[in-house]
Formats: sequence, C-alpha cells, structure tokens
Amino acid sequence: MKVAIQGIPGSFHHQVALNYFGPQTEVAPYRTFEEVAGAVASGKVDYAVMAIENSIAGAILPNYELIDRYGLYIFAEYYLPISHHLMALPGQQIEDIKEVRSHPMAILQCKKFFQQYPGILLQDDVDTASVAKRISEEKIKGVAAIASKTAAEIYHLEILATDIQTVKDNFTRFILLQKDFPGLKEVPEKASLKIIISNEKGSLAKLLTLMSDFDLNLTKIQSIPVMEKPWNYAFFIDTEFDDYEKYKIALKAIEEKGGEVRIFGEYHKGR
Ligand SMILES: O=C(O)C(=O)C[C@]1(C(=O)O)C=C[C@@H](O)C=C1
Repeated sequence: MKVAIQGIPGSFHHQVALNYFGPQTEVAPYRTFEEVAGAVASGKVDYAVMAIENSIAGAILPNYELIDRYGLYIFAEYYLPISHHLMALPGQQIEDIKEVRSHPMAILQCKKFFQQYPGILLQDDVDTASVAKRISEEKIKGVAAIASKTAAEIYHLEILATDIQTVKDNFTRFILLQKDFPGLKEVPEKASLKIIISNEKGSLAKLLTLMSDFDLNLTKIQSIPVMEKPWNYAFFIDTEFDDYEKYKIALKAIEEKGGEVRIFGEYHKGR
C-alpha cells in the first residue's frame, strides 16, 4: 500500500498518513497538491492524504478544484491538532532571524506572532518540514522554519518559540482520497458534495431549505467558480445526517429541482 502526501517526513501530512494507515506505511512524498492528485488518479499510489481546511486559516480552495478535476473519491476525514514552532540552526537567536519560510497555510496560522517582529520577512515554501531539512543540511543562518516538533527532532534544529499559532487550539482537517468509489462498507453519516444550481433569484435559499427539510446538517459550504461559465458558481457542501436513506432522497429531490449533484465522498465523521 502506497500513500501520497504533499511534503516530506516531519510534515503534518506525513504525520496524518502514519496515524491513519499505521507506522509502517509506505509514504510517497510530492512537492505539490496537483502532483498528489495526479499520482492517485494515475494509479501510481493507492491513497492520498490532502489538507482541506484549517480552523485558523480557512479552506485550501484549490484542493476542492483538484478533487473535482481529477475525479477523486473522499473515503474518510481526519482532524489533526496543529502546533507550530519556530526553529533554526542550534545557537541562533530570534534576533539573528531575518527570514522565516514555511508552507503558506502554516504562515497564515502564525501571522499574529510575527507582528512583534516587523523586520522578519515571511516567505511561502513547499512544506513545513522541507524548510527545516534545507536549513539543517545547507547550514543556513538567519533563516528559520515554522514546523512541527517532530521536524525539529528529525532535522536537528533548535526551537526558538513554541506554539506560535494565533490560537492554541488549532486543527487541520485532512481528507483521505482514492481513485474510485470503493463501495460502502458501513453506513456513512457525512458526505461531501458538489452541487450546481441555476443562477436565479432564491435558488441557493431553496437548496438550503430543502436540505434542512430533509434533516441534513450543513457543516460547510464553499462556492467555487464554474470556469466555463463566468460568474456562475458551484457549491461544495459538507453535510452530516442520521438517516442515510433520507439523505439519498434529499439528493434525488435536489436533482428533480434541476440541481446537478456530484458525490465527492460518503464517509464516517472524523473526530
Ligand atoms: O507543510 C506541512 O507540513 C503540511 O503538511 C501542509 C499543511 C497544509 O497544507 O495546511 C498541513 C497542516 C497545517 O495546516 C500546515 C500545513
């Protein structure tokens, strides 16, 4: 079994892959989310782990588009608590740091911390752990990484500041992807959907009312442009339900009213 991630050992994706699939899992590292999606779609790997939203920084919108374009299936979700630490070569002080590099989502989660250091330049990079590795291997002074404690340990960096994310309780929601619908083994209680409705007065209000009438609890709604039709939007919706049959009937009702529904995945609620 091979699992694609964006990032290298010490990254949060790597941690989720090992937590979910077990410590012996073969993890295939990629530099971009696009490459991760491509690896699953082409069958090079069996599964992928992909961050989709964070409790401080919000959604990673381009990843919704990738799941859609590559036709991938979401079979599970996983919530990971995220602690960010500032780390550099041993002996470096925070006063020596001119530049901090990390994954753009990690930088967003720590923006507030850096307000007290206006002289530090924040730079987007591939993933949290890759920066830690590069600083360590190339012995780069004056540059620090935002990464996990595990990354500091693996790449022998010293932590200059702990828990620098804006809010202590910080979570990233990851989704687990595979190429095809594997068939349902258990009754799901959550679904991720793409729904396209006509661009008419009240159409979104009607969709939401219908979902509520069928006892679907909307946990997320995100609008994404329909590229072929400028200023038209598709809605990516996560919904939870107690009654799977009733949920199926709701989907039929949405379609009967002219809505286009694509099921990205039906799965168990993560904790
Ligand atoms: O760079 C990493 O370590 C990642 O796993 C990426 C990522 C993300 O894509 O959001 C994962 C979790 C955190 O939210 C910060 C970064």
